[in-house]
Amino acid sequence: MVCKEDLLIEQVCELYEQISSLDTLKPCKNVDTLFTKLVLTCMPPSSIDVTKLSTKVQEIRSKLIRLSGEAEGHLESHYSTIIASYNNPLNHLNIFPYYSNYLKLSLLEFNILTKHSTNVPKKVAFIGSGPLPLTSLVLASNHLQNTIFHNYDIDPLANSKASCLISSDPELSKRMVFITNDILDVSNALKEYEVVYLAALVGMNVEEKNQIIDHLAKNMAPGALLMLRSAHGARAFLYPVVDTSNLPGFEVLSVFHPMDEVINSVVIARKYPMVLLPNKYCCSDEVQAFKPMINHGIEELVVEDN
Ligand SMILES: C[S@@+](CC[C@H](N)C(=O)[O-])C[C@H]1O[C@@H](n2cnc3c(N)ncnc32)[C@H](O)[C@@H]1O
Repeated sequence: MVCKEDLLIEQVCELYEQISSLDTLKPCKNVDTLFTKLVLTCMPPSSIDVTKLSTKVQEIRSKLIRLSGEAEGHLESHYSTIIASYNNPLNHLNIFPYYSNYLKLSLLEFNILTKHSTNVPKKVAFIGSGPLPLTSLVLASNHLQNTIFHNYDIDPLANSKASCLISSDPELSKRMVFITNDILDVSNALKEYEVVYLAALVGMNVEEKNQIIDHLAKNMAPGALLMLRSAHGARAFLYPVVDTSNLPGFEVLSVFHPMDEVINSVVIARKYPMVLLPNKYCCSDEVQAFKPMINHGIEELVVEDN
């Protein structure tokens, strides 16, 4: 008897065969139909553990994540152009088919954020904002109306499309900044942000994701919050998974797996603070006693004069 998980894997592999044979991943009836089927196949709660898949299915999964990410980029770019063609584009964001998902995801992330931080952040970084920066837009408009958002994207075209959308709103234009850079090339600036969001599609596999998270751990301000997007169960066929048991430099505060049409799981973590030591420890054995903490993320022992 074929178990539920085997049937799911069979369906995903079949959809992968069709998607990988497409001539283009740009929005059209065929592409939309196949990706809708893939999302509907992977959305229902599932006990599948993608780390236990066969090598062959693991390879299919990593290719499928890349294809889905590419298609998502085309979809966001396509709708960014359409929405920007209106006189007041920001009143037409709901033309984007997944706009309501972003409203829900942004509200979910905002509620998780406010649960772990009482103060309103002055400056937030969104890494991987794309041509349709809906998360920053929804946060800036609905939840954090005095916060400045620095939107980082490696793709200059994504940023020029995003800026074009925002330019119609003078107030938002002052608070939404678009910076073209690979986040791995941004270091000191990362210390400015009380909150850093990392898009699901920045870091498309475990190695890339860990490299970026390590980079953020080295450069974010002590005590700053990191909002990560991950995936759980069969949704891990669509997005990379963040390994919350291995986030050196961060304390994982909570992990939330939505069960509705919001696909991404949300992970919030805090950059370990510095440990301030009075200078009387500076040359004594006591500092050695603190050293093991460095291996657990307490990475800086700052010796301070009394
Ligand atoms: C298409 S958007 C999709 C955002 C989506 N809503 C999410 O949560 O992932 C992802 C963006 O990440 C950008 N990106 C990928 N790697 C990056 C990196 N290392 N630094 C900055 N931006 C990156 C891509 O250019 C792309 O525009």
